[in-house]
Amino acid sequence: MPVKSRRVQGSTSDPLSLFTTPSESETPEERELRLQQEEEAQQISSAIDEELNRQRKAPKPVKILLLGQSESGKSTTLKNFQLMHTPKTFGRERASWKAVIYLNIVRAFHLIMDTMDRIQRNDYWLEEGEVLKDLPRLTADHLKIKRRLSPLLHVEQSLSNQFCSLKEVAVNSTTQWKESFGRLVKGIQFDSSPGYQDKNDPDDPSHLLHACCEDMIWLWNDSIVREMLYRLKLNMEDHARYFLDSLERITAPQYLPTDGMSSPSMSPSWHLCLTLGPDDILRARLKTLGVSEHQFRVDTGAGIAKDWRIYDVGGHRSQRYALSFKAAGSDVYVPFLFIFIIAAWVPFFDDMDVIIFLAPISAFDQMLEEDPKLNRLMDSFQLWSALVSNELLSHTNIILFLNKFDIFQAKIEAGIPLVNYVTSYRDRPNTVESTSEYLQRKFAALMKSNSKLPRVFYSHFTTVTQILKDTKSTKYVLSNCTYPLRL
Ligand SMILES: Nc1nc2c(ncn2[C@@H]2O[C@H](COP(=O)(O)OP(=O)(O)OP(=O)(O)O)[C@@H](O)[C@H]2O)c(=O)[nH]1
Ligand SMILES: [Mg+2]
Repeated sequence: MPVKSRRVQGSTSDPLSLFTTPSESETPEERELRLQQEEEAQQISSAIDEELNRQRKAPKPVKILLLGQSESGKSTTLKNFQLMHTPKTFGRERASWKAVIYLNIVRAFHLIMDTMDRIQRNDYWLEEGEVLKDLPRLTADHLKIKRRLSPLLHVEQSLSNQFCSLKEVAVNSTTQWKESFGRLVKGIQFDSSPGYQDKNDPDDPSHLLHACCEDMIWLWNDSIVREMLYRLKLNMEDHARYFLDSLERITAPQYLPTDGMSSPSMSPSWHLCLTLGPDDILRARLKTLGVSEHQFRVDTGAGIAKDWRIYDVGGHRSQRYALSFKAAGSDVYVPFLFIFIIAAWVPFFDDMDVIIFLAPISAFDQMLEEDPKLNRLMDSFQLWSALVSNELLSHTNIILFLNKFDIFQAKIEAGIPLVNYVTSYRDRPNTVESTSEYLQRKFAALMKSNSKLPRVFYSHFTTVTQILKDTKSTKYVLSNCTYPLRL
């Protein structure tokens, strides 16, 4: 017989009491169940309160933003952070970079083959309209090999199609592209086992690259082709030169991209990956679309870990415009004056702790892809000036990376005169030391003259593709890039 519980009269003005007051006919079992449920609900509620309190008290994450023109090395810097702070995940995803590297290679050959076509048709003109004279002549062997390599263009198409419909291969997510390429290149797996080829799948581009290896090596090392590229100022440094110099290794059937940390002891078939060897992943080029956020838990010493959020932004002009539209809340094309573009970036990033601005100083003799009339170094000067002059960022720490120092050094040592591109350099000596210091001073002067408030100039010469070999400088800077916060 049910024991009647005493009904507690709820206030009619409190609608909640209608639901919380037990019914008069509640049985002891129902009562026990109710009390149990109430206790569980109470526990959940306390846990939520505790978590909210913990979050309120938890130290705020350190936010770091990477900025700079396209190909300045932002995503490569990010890869370095991943290598330092999440090496296991980075290692596991090595295989997925294989397709990107293949794409870098086939695109480089596409460029070489297009250039051969134009030489053959005699239609190569310099920017100023001057006809190039005495260009090297291609032989029947060149043409035969070029014909044999033409299937590479189809591979490029299918690799690009896997990504997106854009002509430019780009990413706006850290994982989606890896999965989409995984469907095409069978060697892509999300574990660290060595790459493999699916012998039964004729569409796997690994087969074609392997089959074309000898012809590719021949063409890339041919003196006439090299002269042609040199005369036409096609800087292969920016077109996968690193991979073209390692074609035999990269087109081998068991190839798996190296991350510079690979150890041969991990697997007997890792003989293709050298210990602290080539850093294929750091060299793989993938243009960034939009903005991506990456989280790291960083050990700051003495057992104290901090959360870092790193933001990687696409530096291509179209990406700078895209962000400025967003900032303006408009989808109508507005031809923002270049100098205001950075102002449009700012509302997204005014709460950053540190901004790392990358200026690829090696590009002093190159033009911007998006605007062939604008020198790339001048573009960096303009972006830098706009950044440091922005009032919303006047209290943000900005660190300047004078990046691609390895290429800069090679160019200066090869005798390319800085004064031809930076006329204010005048008759100073064209040595690596003098030219690099001059550029550093130039950036410092731009900061001084453009900043609304006095600010400290932090700057470093970096080669972000070589941090594993370059233990002293770039690696140290990246490990300590929050140092302005501690000063
Ligand atoms: N030799 C050399 N190559 C570098 C260096 N830094 C970056 N690179 C290479 O330059 C290319 C472009 O680097 P990314 O990091 O993709 O450039 P990004 O600034 O992210 O470019 P966007 O995504 O277009 O904005 C890649 O192939 C890198 O391997 C460097 O210090 N030295
Ligand atoms: Mg990028």
